[in-house]
Amino acid sequence: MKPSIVLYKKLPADLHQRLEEHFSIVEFDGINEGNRAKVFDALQQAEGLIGSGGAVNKELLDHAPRLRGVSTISVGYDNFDVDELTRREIPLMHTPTVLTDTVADTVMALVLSTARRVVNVAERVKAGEWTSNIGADWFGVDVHHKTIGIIGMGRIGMALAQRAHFGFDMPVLYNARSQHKAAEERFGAKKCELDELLAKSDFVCVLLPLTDQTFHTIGKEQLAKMKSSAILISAGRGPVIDEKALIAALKDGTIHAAGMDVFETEPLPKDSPLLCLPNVVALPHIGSATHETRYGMAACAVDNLIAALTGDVKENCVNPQVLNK
Ligand SMILES: NC(=O)C1=CN([C@@H]2O[C@H](COP(=O)(O)OP(=O)(O)OC[C@H]3O[C@@H](n4cnc5c(N)ncnc54)[C@H](OP(=O)(O)O)[C@@H]3O)[C@@H](O)[C@H]2O)C=CC1
Ligand SMILES: O=CC(=O)O
Repeated sequence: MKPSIVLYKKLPADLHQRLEEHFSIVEFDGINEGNRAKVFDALQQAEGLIGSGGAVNKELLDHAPRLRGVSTISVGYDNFDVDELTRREIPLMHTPTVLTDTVADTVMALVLSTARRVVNVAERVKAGEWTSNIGADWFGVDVHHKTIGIIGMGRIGMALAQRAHFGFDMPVLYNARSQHKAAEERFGAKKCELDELLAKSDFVCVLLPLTDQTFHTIGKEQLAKMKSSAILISAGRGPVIDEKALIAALKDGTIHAAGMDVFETEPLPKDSPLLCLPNVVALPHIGSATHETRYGMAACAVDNLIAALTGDVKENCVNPQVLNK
């Protein structure tokens, strides 16, 4: 008999079939209040779990006594209780690398669209405001040659530095826990303390994972250290930025603008003050959302689950200490 798995995200047909060759699938459209009881019921028999979004916590794991492998269709895994998975010796698999370039492209799009006011200006054209030669009230600011500060010089930070350095001739500053020699050698990046990066950067790009240590890394105090002409880009996880403090800073001119792909609450509530600010570009968490990359992530996650349940994990494991036990 094939092992049973719970799939909680729709997959392309060929990837679904690939999973079916190995496993008996019980499928759900996400895990939510409406289907939680049914998911918990299916988890009683499940040896594998694959999908994205929603909390995979102790309560859920308590309903999954036979679970041997979990695969998320994402690189971020802040919604998983990794300690609990590790305690149960269950490998958690994720999808790094396959999405790196696409997310870096999205960050660069936010840099350009905030600096050149692409969204704001395009809306004015659609509203019929382009009636004569444009004046300074349509102008933006340059991106090329400006200093970019990257907070979180991991895979995506490196890909962003590459674009900024080679594409736009931008000096690169970065902050991370460790030194990234490759970034220094290839992109002339300079490691600095957070305060120095905030004070010197024209674009501050936050690409940190969400952890207990990174929660509200950017708050009132940090925003006050930025240049009043600076633009903040948030594309790691929403709660890394104190959104209330950011809204105040955008309103009172502490900083110039913000480009955001991630928010403290997602989907962004309709009454969020961010939606009324002309100096904000807000995207619906589309960092990796291209057809090619979303397919690549799903394929990677399927391969990851097969590897975890057949004991053949070579890469992409968040808690490798549980392997070969
Ligand atoms: N908007 C979107 O759609 C997407 C968002 N993401 C988010 O981006 C995050 C980063 O992805 P990726 O680049 O692949 O991850 P990496 O693990 O490669 O990079 C993370 C970086 O953050 C740094 N970091 C972690 N904790 C701290 C800390 N406490 N203080 C300072 N620096 C810290 C790491 O530092 P060090 O190098 O020193 O370890 C590393 O440089 C993901 O975790 C996810 O949350 C990812 C994909 C899409
Ligand atoms: O936010 C997306 C991810 O892959 O993490």
